[in-house]
Amino acid sequence: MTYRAGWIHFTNVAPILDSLHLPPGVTAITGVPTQMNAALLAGEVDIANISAVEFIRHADILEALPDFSVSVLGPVYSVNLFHTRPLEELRRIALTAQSAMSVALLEVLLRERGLSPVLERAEGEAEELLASGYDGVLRIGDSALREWYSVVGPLTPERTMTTLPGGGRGITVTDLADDWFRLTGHPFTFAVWAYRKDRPPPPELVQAMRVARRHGIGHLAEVAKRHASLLGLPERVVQHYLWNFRYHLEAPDRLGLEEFAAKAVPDHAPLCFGRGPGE
Ligand SMILES: C=C(O[C@@H]1C=C(C(=O)O)C=C[C@H]1O)C(=O)O
Repeated sequence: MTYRAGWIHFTNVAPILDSLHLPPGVTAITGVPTQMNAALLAGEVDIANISAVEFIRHADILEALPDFSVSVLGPVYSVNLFHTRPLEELRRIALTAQSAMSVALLEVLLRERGLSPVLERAEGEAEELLASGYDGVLRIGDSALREWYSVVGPLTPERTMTTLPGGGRGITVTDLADDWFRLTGHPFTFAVWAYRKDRPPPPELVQAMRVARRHGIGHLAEVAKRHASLLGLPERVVQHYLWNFRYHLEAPDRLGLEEFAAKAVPDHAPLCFGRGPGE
């Protein structure tokens, strides 16, 4: 029987997925996070990298690979709240319909500050939405990375990825993963590779993913070069963007994930992870 995979195809998974050779009998489709979340829960795919909050919400039926994640410690650069007033004064925030995890993170970060602006789903570029009456716009993925760079860039020999300003052209950019780090001191896990407990992936697929990740991280400069040209961004930006990710769901990432789960879905079932290599 065929085993069906669903991949969120954002650039941040390129170091894992670009050189993945699917074993015989495995097929794959791609989409944005909310599409993959829905496809997994509807049984249209058997495994997918999904928004970690959906894994937490459905921890009774889902399990995750124990050593795969899209996590960061500090800034992520591609999950951004673009805003024209201080956070405390925001009244109306547009949320991208592509995201579940970043929306849940924004809700936690607002709640921690005692803030309750109106949150609405609205699609479009940050600057357009800000011009149309929203004072905050949440964007994720490749377009959010591009929009961030267009607001805070360009890099120069003196202005590096870590010393770029926090805004420009009257827009402040709040990096939600960095805000989480400042709040908790933990990494933030955006995605895990989840599957229904009764449909675990064939070991050959997991092995192929581990091989592909080793290859991708080992050839990160090439991956970054290819994607910089696809994204229309400087190679230096994409290189930094990619080497900044934590792809192995290590102990600090799990601590961050557990802390997020306790804040966002306090009544969740225990999180289950499958067996790692050599376990
Ligand atoms: C870091 C990112 O993480 C993604 C964001 C997700 C979400 O907001 O639901 C889901 C999966 C992640 O791959 C990003 O989109 O830039």
